Amino acid sequence: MAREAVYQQSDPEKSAADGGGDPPVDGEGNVVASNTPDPHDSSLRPRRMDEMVGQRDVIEKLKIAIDAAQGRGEPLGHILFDGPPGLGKTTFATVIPSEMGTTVQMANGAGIRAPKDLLPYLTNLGEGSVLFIDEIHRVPKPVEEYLYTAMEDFRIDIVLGEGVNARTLNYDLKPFTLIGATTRAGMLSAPLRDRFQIREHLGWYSLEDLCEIVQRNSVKLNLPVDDDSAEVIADRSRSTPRMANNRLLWVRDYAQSKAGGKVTADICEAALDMIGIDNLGLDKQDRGYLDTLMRIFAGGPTGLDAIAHTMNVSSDTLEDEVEPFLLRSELIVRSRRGRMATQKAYRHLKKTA
Ligand SMILES: Nc1ncnc2c1ncn2[C@@H]1O[C@H](COP(=O)(O)OP(=O)(O)OP(=O)(O)O)[C@@H](O)[C@H]1O
Ligand SMILES: [Mg+2]
Repeated sequence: MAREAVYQQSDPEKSAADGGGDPPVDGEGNVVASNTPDPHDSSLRPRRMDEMVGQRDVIEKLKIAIDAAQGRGEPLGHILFDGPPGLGKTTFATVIPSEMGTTVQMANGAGIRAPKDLLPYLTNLGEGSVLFIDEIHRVPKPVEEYLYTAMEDFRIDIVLGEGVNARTLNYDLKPFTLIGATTRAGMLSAPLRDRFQIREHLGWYSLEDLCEIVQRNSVKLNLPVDDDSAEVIADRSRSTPRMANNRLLWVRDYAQSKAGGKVTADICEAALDMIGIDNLGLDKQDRGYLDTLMRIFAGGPTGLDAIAHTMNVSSDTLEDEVEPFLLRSELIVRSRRGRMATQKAYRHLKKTA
């Protein structure tokens, strides 16, 4: 049976603040945790592949790859996960080493500013162990070049000195698996992308899968939740497990303080209404956007900047945080002439065009 993975995590922000210093290392040279993960997140995060819900095709392919690698006694091929936030990239990166019975070091692309920040991770690698680099698109080009030979030949070439005195030191690494995660696959350079043997895109979760996640997590939280309640939470979670977990945790607080700990569909609705989450999963800012577009700009088409100025928020916030879900929910459309509200948006806000 596979052992639990040993989690070794460094704090990317701290490393960055330190000028990208070395990750903290314990007496045996293992990179150790320097930040405390969110207790709720870690208690709800699946620890084994079988505990994961949805993403069945991805799980099936990974199981085959893990099985084959273990059969050959080789490390698993490098894996790249891409997809929007909260869909399970980090979760996959922690359950895979568990399944393989190996250790994992966690790094963040934002914390690796120079090759010297990457070296401790590479030299700490054990045979067949996993290096997880989150936000791998943020790794700068000079560091990326070290990854090429590390990934392909399990070797790094360090140049010492300068000019005519320069010498190259070849350092052999233990065969390992790199798992990369990114929300911006398009920002990865082709040479890096092509060095991942397995590439998986994580897509949105179905309502059924989200209900199952809510049900399973309610058991972990010791909070009985019936099917109708799970459906209300799933409905308002934007097809994203992380949101389903956050909504569930809020419902638990609300039920504890207002209903003696009992959860019903009505309690879930009241709890989520209270924090401004409606039945499509829109929050106050999303509805504010639609209201501005419909009321001030007669439903559009209008430019993003005009909406942003009127709402007094930055256009980046709207473009990155608000519009993707409104577009996905078919509440707005983007055309060359600007943003427009759809009939569905008018019906949802009970307004007439
Ligand atoms: N397939 C799944 N089954 C059950 N729970 C899941 C699944 N995927 C994700 N989760 C839950 O959602 C939470 C967020 O997932 P995770 O941290 O893996 O997302 P991510 O893709 O790494 O997001 P980010 O891009 O923001 O880093 C996890 O803590 C876990 O509890
Ligand atoms: Mg993550």
